[in-house]
Amino acid sequence: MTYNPDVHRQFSDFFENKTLSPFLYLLSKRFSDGHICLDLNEINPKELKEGDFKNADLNALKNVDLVGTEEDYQPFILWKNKLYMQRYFHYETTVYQRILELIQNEKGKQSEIESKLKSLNGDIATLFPPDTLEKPDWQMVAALSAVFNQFNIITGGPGTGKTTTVAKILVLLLRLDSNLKVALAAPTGKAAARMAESLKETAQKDTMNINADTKEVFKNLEPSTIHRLLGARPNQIYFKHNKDNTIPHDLIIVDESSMIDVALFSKLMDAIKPSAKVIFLGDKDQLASVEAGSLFGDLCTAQGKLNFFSPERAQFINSLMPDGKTPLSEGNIQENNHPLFQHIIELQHSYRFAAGGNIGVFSRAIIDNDVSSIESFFDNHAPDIALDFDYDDKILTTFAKGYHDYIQESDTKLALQKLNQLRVLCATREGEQGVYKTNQNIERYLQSKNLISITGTFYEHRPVMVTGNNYELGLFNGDIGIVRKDETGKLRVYFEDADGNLRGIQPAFVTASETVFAMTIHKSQGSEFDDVLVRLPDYGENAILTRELLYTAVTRAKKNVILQGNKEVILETCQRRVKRGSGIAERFEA
Ligand SMILES: Nc1ncnc2c1ncn2[C@@H]1O[C@H](COP(=O)(O)OP(=O)(O)OP(=O)(O)O)[C@@H](O)[C@H]1O
Repeated sequence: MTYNPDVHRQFSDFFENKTLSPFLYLLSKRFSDGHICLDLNEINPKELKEGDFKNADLNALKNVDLVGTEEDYQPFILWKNKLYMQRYFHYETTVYQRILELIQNEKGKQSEIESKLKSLNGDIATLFPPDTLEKPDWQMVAALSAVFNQFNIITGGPGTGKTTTVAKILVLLLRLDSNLKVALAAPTGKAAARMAESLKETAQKDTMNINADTKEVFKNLEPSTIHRLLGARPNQIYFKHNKDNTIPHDLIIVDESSMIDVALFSKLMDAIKPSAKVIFLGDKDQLASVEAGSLFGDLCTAQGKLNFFSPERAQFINSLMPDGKTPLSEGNIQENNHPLFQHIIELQHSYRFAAGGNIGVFSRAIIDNDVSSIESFFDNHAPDIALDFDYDDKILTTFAKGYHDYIQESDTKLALQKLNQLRVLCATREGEQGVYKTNQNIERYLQSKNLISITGTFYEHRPVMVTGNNYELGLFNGDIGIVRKDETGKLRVYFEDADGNLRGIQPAFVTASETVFAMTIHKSQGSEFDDVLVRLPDYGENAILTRELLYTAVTRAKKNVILQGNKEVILETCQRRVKRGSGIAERFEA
């Protein structure tokens, strides 16, 4: 067989089956774009007319020995006109079945839960005081739903109060069971630590009005990555916790769920005990995981419009709604048999951006591809959103002045905090506006100011991002450190661990890492900065440029965004959507 440098061709050729080959080629391509399966209904015939692929025959596919149906254990599974690799079909099946099992376990407990919630009337009134919102307080609705449901999704844009809602859910659940065993997890250690920190801060607020015992529970909450919660072990591919040895916690709260790929989603769902409650938090509009799958987003859209309730549930929620809040109305009522009905709540009001903030308005315009709203930012200079269509070098150097602060900060812990207040986010790695070039330009600028001296790969003050997991060193993909001298003058890369302690590691051990004045938008998922400079390439027609990508970049900023990109590229980016093949929504339709 002749060697073909195209990995997708290598994969398809490996099975030496002429009927299967064209479809495996496409499956491999889709998979590397994050799809779980190849949707045979969505094949563009042009895709198949390459080289030897002229004779692809869709009808013959089901007769190939290597292709089985959902009952079989063949390398490939054909299900509802979707072609899967066996393992990925199994992951998707597990996610579906475990969600369904949790939802089925809820049956028959409604009136018992209603009585419990009625007994918490006073707490509910304190936690959800009257407001001036014109819509129902979806935070309150999400909290009550989480008392009813074992499976929950709470989705919302930045600052819509996902963490605040979870804090209030915890208060209610702890009132009902003070021994509740709670786990906090996220795909990255940073995101998990941020959620725990934010929950602890929320618990301190007087408006929460919680007693000393509950405060103590909040204080002792320990964040962990999903991998650690599952019991990842060095050099082993299987987790300690699985269907036969479930995670012991009664309540599992998972943040940044849009970043969870299908394999991890399935392993997590498999390891949740049948009596436990799980709450997935995230933003359905954000970029999906780097690996295959966009399950969180797919689940959020599986039943159509969100925030609808049965007449009985709506009436019950309204009965607990304190005066001065907008009740659920006719417009929120529906009869629906979809298994996910009433299990997914979308928080719609951004508290962070409400007060005249443009980041919220701009990011909404991007995700809705609202061209006139996007264009209104082209003409008006909003204080917190600046657009540069000409890729002015001065904008990059002015932004890079923000990096002076961390370099001049002698306290390494404070320096790390200052470094993480700003970031350049690039859509691509390569090219004039890509990560590599941007990092080089910033280094050149800082060197010209004598703030850094590039003496080698690990020069003093170099900001470093880890790009792979190293369990022995306790370093994980996405961890950020700074190169500094230790007391003996030797260079070390300093990281802050989960307990806030600094650790200096010899540069030679931090092999999988890169400079991080600029990072890709993909890598920035789960992080937030005060100020962000977003750089789109100056040419369009790039499949990576999607509205989800730009939305994710813009919503990383808490205070200010500068966007560099020409008008055509910005508009074209907002037109393109991320589309990932998966069958999860169809499974729930059965
Ligand atoms: N009901 C509310 N009333 C007043 N302020 C609120 C309310 N809910 C949230 N906030 C405030 O809005 C801000 C964002 O809330 P929170 O951190 O809970 O949102 P989030 O959705 O978790 O944000 P992130 O985008 O960081 O995930 C916080 O300052 C919080 O105190």
